[in-house]
Amino acid sequence: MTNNQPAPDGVMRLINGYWNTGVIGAAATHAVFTHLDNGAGTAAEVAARAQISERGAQGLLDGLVSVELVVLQDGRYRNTPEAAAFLVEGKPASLAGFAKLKLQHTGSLIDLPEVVRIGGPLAGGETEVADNPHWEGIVPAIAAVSVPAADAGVEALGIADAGEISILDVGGGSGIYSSIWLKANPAARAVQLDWEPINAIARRLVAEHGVGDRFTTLNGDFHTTDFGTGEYDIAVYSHIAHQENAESNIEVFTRLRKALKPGGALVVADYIVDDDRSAPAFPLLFALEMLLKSQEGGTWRRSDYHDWLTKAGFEDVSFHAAPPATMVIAR
Ligand SMILES: C[S@@+](CC[C@H](N)C(=O)[O-])C[C@H]1O[C@@H](n2cnc3c(N)ncnc32)[C@H](O)[C@@H]1O
Repeated sequence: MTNNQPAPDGVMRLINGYWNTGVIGAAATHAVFTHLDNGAGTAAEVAARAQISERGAQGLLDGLVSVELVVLQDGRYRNTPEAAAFLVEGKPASLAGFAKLKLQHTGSLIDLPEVVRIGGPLAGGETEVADNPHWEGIVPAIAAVSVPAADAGVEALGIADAGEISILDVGGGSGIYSSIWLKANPAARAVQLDWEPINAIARRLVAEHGVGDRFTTLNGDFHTTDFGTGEYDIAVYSHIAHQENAESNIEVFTRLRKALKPGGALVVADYIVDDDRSAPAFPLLFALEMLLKSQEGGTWRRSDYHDWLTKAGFEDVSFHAAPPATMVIAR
């Protein structure tokens, strides 16, 4: 082999990428990051606290060192700053639940070659079913993924100083936007439209943030529920547009514009790709998740959002980074 020939290491690492999901999901399932955060530092100590085998604990710790989420120093293991910030349980931005959820999803990848061939989900694999129980597991686990966008919204919309505003969150899921925004502004009120079992979860989670008295819910399908006219200062449509097609997004944006007071803002957060579909990395991969799970969903381009929001009557459309998502504010 000459020096100009590529080495197989990178491709090998990618082919074995499912082990990243495996080791992180298994470690999160046994709260390994939390035990390390609380002072466990050896395989024996992690095994005792997590009530797992010492051989298993050693395997997880080796794997976590390999994926660079744990470091070994002077014979003791500890979380990297990244793992401490995002994988320890109980922190608002903790992705531990998301890691467990993603491990459960790996089995469905076996269908991907056939899904790609036929251009959509296998029978029964789609999520566009009214009141799909699929959401009950997903919604609490993905709440942390929306924290950066909700935090960015506080700043971008000046929520803390906005006074007695009213907020509508369509498909609000865990109610994470309401939790963060009602905390930031004690005079604000929020309404969430979602399926009844999801709203029950949201009411519990929002109450845990101490702002449940200003949070109400509407049960129903957002395709058919009237959003009202001129009622809200802010409307939110977060991680929904990727499950809908162009016509549906334009139709919902049009009704949301009507529901806003003059000067009100629509916030759309989603995995958005560049116009030439060359980046960013995660939204490009997420398009395959939509192929696997939805009939017509996808990751849409910035220009799609701009076009749809303009067709819906919005005049000022701006894009804001909220990794791993992008937040669009339309007025
Ligand atoms: C991916 S989650 C997003 C949750 C939340 N907006 C966030 O960003 O964290 C999608 C949410 O939309 C809700 N949903 C999906 N289709 C719906 C529909 N047709 N009517 C009402 N809610 C719907 C689901 O129940 C779920 O709570």
